[in-house]
Formats: sequence, structure tokens, C-alpha cells
Amino acid sequence: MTTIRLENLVKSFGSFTALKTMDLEIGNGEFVALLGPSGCGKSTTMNMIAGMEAPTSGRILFDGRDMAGVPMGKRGVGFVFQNYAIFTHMTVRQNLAYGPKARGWPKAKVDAAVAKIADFLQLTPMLDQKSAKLSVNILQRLAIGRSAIVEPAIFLLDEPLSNVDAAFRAVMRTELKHLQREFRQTMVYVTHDQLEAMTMADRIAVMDHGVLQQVGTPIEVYNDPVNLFVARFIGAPGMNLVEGTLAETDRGLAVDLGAFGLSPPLPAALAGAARTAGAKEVVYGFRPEEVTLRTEGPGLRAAVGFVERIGARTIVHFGAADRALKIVAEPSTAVSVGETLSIEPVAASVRLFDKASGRAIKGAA
Ligand SMILES: Nc1ncnc2c1ncn2[C@@H]1O[C@H](COP(=O)(O)OP(=O)(O)OP(=O)(O)O)[C@@H](O)[C@H]1O
Repeated sequence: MTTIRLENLVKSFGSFTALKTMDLEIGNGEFVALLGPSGCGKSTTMNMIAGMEAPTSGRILFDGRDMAGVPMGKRGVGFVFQNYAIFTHMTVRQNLAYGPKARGWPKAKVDAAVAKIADFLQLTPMLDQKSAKLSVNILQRLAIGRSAIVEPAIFLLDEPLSNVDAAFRAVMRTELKHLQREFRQTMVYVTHDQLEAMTMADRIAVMDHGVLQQVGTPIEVYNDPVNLFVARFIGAPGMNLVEGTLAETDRGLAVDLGAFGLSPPLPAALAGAARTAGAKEVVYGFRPEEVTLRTEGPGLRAAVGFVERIGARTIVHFGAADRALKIVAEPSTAVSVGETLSIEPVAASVRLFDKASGRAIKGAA
């Protein structure tokens, strides 16, 4: 196990800066996901940790030791890419045994390690099959096994599940988490899929345009996004975000949400923070899961646009285009397209952002 520390890390390619600055500390045996949209600098960060790219400036420390000039092979990292790197002319067993043999492990140790990892990744029945004949799903499982078998102190995975099918991805999310628990490696996992990050990671580092936006546990980034980017990026369906203007009412501070009417009064702590911040133009946020829907009553008034019934849950869409809201309702909810309802967000789940800066306005918890 190893700690990883990224200090003022910057990476430019010519005049383009892919990673503007990155400070991150990853603990021993911790599973951290680098999450963000395509091109935000996740792989660039990962490649520098692995030693495939040199930082333009800043430092990478493993257990306090500066990795500058230390080649990839000497860093003790295992790396799995989106495109599996498998020797297709070899059997599954030969692929798994490749790393241990290259390190000169005695045969008995190699055999035991192959048996253990094959069992763990359910590869035992195909150990003697030629890899060329395996499905994409199994090949990626083998690629993970081939890197994991030598038990690197640091395990780096760059979008390892993007080429496998949806059902297999769900299985692998669980297996990768188990693998990490079993081997206690420090794991860094690059993904643009928030579900992967939310389900597997101890902490998520959310990135956008080469800048680290927020680091926190999945529940922290979900509940308390520091800005509008994180609020939009985490959650499916995403947080409802409605632009409005703060308005003093006889029941306290509320937000004038234009066509949706006036919001319910803000919780006292949030109202206090908004007054202190001197904000006026804001974005009012609430999660689709945390609302009460009524025919009449306090809340945002909006007409039902359409209703999506997806198995165990129902998503009710209100309004249209840029003024659209989504609400996750009980499957039994009976609503008709066109009817106007009141949407009352659960007070504790309401979030407020400064419209100009995009930053969250935080009330004392
Ligand atoms: N060798 C390179 N030369 C020039 N530009 C590069 C190089 N490698 C990456 N970039 C650019 O740096 C930016 C960040 O790329 P990076 O691969 O780190 O993004 P990412 O978040 O991993 O996204 P993706 O999931 O699409 O790979 C992109 O705009 C990319 O085009």
C-alpha cells in the first residue's frame, strides 16, 4: 500500500494546458475516482501518476518520495486501460502468469497466484483457452487479472469498463470493489460515468476543464456540490436548477422563480448565508428525489410535460426545454399530462448557488 500525493501538478502540451492545477492526496488503500467529462484531464493526470508522461510542473509523491525521473517500471503501479492489453496468442493462464514469471517468481508461487486471481475473477474454467477466442467482457476481466496478480501497491484503471456491455459493467463494478478490498491496494480509477464513481469510490475527485472542482465521498459530492458544475454532473436525473432572484417575503427569504412562482421560504441557515453573501441573482437547486408533489399547496407550480415509467420508479417531467424540471415519484403516482401541480422541495435538500460565480451559497449545517 502506498499514499499518493499530487502537488501543484500542471501539464501542458505545447500552448495547451490540459491540467491547470491539481492538488490531491490519496490515502493508503483508498479507492479514488477521477470523474469528469471527456477532455477534462483525467487520463493526463493518470498518465503522470503512472510515469508515462512527465509533469510540466508540480510534484508526484509516493509515500513521500518524489517520483520525478522514476520510470514506470520502477513505480510499483499496475495499469489497466480501456483497451485491454492481452497477448491473444497465449492462453488465459499464460497471460496471468506473464507478470509473475517476468519477475522471476518460483513456479509454485506463480501457480498459486494464478489460481487465486482466476478464482477471484471467475476465470478458472477458461484457464487453458486461447485468449483470442474470448469475448470482450472476459478479455477485460483478464486484463484486470493480469495487472492485479502481481499485487502492485498502486492500481490505476483508466475507463476499464467503457467497452464492455451494460450488464457486465454492473457485475464488474462489484468485482472491482471486492478485488480492492481483498488486495488492499491504493486504487485510482478514471471514469466519466458517475454511477461507477458513486458505487465504487471511497472518494471522488470531480474535474472539469483541467481543474479539480471538488473532492469528497460520493455522498458529500451528491449532497453538497460546491458549484453548479458538480451539481449538474452528479446524480441521474440531475439536480433541478432554476434561475431566480432572492425576494424578501413576510414568511422569510424566498426565491422568485419566474414562471414557476415563488419558492417556499428558504431554511433559516440558507437564508442567513444568502443575506451574508449579498447575493441577489441565484440558482435554486433541489434533487428530483426530494420533493412532495401535490395538486395544490406550497411550492413551484408547473405543468406535467410527460411521464416516464422505468420499472421501480417514475420520472415526471415538467415544463419544457430550458425550464424543464424532473421529479422522481412513487411508481403508483397518478398524474396526467398537462395538469398543473405544486412541487415542494424538502427544505433540508434545497441548495442555492450564486448565479454569477456558480459557487454554492452554504448555510451552517
Ligand atoms: N499528447 C497530447 N498532446 C496534445 N493534447 C493532448 C495530449 N494528450 C491529451 N491532450 C489533450 O488534453 C486534454 C485532456 O485530455 P485527457 O485525455 O486527459 O482527458 P480525459 O478527461 O481523460 O478525457 P477522455 O475521457 O476523453 O480521455 C484534451 O483536450 C486532450 O485533447
